[in-house]
Amino acid sequence: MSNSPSSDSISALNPNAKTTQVKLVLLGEAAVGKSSLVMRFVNDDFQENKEPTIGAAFLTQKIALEDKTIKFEIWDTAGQERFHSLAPMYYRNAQAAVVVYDVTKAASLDKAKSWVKELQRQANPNIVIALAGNKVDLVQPAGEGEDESMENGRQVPTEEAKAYSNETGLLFFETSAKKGDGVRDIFKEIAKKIPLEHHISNRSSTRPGPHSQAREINLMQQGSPTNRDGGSCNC
Ligand SMILES: Nc1nc2c(ncn2[C@@H]2O[C@H](COP(=O)(O)OP(=O)(O)OP(=O)(O)O)[C@@H](O)[C@H]2O)c(=O)[nH]1
Repeated sequence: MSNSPSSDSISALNPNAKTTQVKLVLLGEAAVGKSSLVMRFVNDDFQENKEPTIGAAFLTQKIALEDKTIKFEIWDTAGQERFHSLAPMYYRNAQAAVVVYDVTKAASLDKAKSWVKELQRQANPNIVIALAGNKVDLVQPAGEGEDESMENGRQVPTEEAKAYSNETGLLFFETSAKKGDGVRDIFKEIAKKIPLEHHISNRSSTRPGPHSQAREINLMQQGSPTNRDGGSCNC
């Protein structure tokens, strides 16, 4: 995967704005669309039938706000259960997390809730968490005058997930990585919530190496957190 930033983020960058590096982790059940959301945000691209992530992938992308530029250092984790125990390496020291579920799969919201609990127990206490209900493009809208329960394909009502997010202090979005709906909003709203005191433009990066803007970390084969080039992962 290449890592050319999407055009609006680059053209809007203010050279005088302070750059803040933010470590962000994506968590959620397998196949809910974590990698697809990242691919949409970083490359404005979508792939049908994407291969599952093995271990984790690392990508970066900048987003410009009026007064600051946020450089996201994104750890896209593998959702398969066999990788669960590796997650703390990725959410440790993370300033932000996007926990993803699939609006057409009720069980994926339960899994998302268990990730939120784990983050609230074990991650940085100031972590900004966003909940993203993905694959809204698969939902057929209800007919005129019908309520949301008549939507075809939806298993998680928007109001249920929104109420849970409000109770739990999460940002909430419904997204389609396929169409692009809501994807930039997640990162933009997270960027707004990152306090300025996190300004760390000269701080060493959390990424695994100088040329590693987009790479997959295969922990199963290496036995320890290393990247494909064999460099250490300081995640
Ligand atoms: N229709 C639709 N399909 C999607 C969307 N997002 C992802 N997909 C598809 O869902 C499948 C899984 O997507 P991934 O992005 O690999 O999911 P993941 O959560 O990263 O999966 P793991 O790597 O196994 O954890 C792929 O076939 C994607 O093309 C979406 O918004 N809409």
